[in-house]
Amino acid sequence: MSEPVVKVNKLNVAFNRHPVLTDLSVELNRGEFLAIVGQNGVGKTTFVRTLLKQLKPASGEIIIAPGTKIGYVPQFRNIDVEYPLSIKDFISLGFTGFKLPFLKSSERKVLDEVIKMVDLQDIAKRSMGRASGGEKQRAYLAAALIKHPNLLILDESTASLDPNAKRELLAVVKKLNVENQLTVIFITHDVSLVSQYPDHYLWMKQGEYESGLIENLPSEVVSQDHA
Ligand SMILES: Nc1ncnc2c1ncn2[C@@H]1O[C@H](COP(=O)(O)OP(=O)(O)OP(=O)(O)O)[C@@H](O)[C@H]1O
Repeated sequence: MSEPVVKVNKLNVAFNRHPVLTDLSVELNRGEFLAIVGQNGVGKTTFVRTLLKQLKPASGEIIIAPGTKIGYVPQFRNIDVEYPLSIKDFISLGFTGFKLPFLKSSERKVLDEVIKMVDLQDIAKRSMGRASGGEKQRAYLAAALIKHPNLLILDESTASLDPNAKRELLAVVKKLNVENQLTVIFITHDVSLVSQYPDHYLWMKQGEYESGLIENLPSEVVSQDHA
C-alpha cells in the first residue's frame, strides 16, 4: 500500500478567530483525482491556500509526501488583448515565474513537450492576449506542468469557460492523471464535470466534511451546487 501524497489531519483554519475549516481530515493517494465541492464560502480556496502553505493552520497537520512537487492552475483570469507575449513565451514563464527565461536546450524540449500535452502546438506562436478562454486556461495548465509536478491543484480553473473548453481542459488533466499517475485536486462548482472526471469527492459543508468514491456522491450535492 503506497503512502498518501497528502494526509490532512484535524485541520483547523480561522480568520480573526472566525473558524473556516474545522477538524478537516482527508487523505489522497498517488494517482487519485479528487473533486472538492461545496457551496460558496465553505472554505475550499482556504483549504487549497493552506495546502500551498500560504496560510498557517490554527491546529492540525498537513503531511505532504517528501519529493512532492505541486503545480497550481488558478481560476480563469482574462488577459488583455494587447498582452505582449506569445502563448509559448507565456508558458515558458513557468520556469521562472516572472521574467522571460533564456532557455537551455533541455528546457526548450520540456517546453515543447508541455505545449503538446495541452494541444497548443499549432497555435503556440500566436498572441496569448488573443487566445480564447479555453486556450488561455490550457496555457496556464502547461505553465503549471513545466516543473513536472506530481500533485496538480486546479482551483475552479474551468469556471467561466464554455462547455467544450471545460471538457478539453479536463480531458488533458484526466489523461495526465491516468497515464502519468498525476494526483489531482480539482475544486469545482460544475456538477457535470464532477461526475465525469474525478474518482473521489470531498464535500465541504459548514464545519462538516464528507468524502468518498465519486459514484457515491450524494444527489444533494448535485442539486445544491451550481456552476
Ligand atoms: N483573507 C481572509 N480574511 C478573512 N476572511 C477570509 C479570508 N479569505 C477567506 N475568508 C473567508 O473565509 C470563508 C471561506 O472562503 P473561501 O474563499 O475559502 O471559500 P470557498 O469555498 O472557496 O468559496 P467560493 O466557492 O465562493 O470560492 C469565507 O467566509 C471568506 O469570506
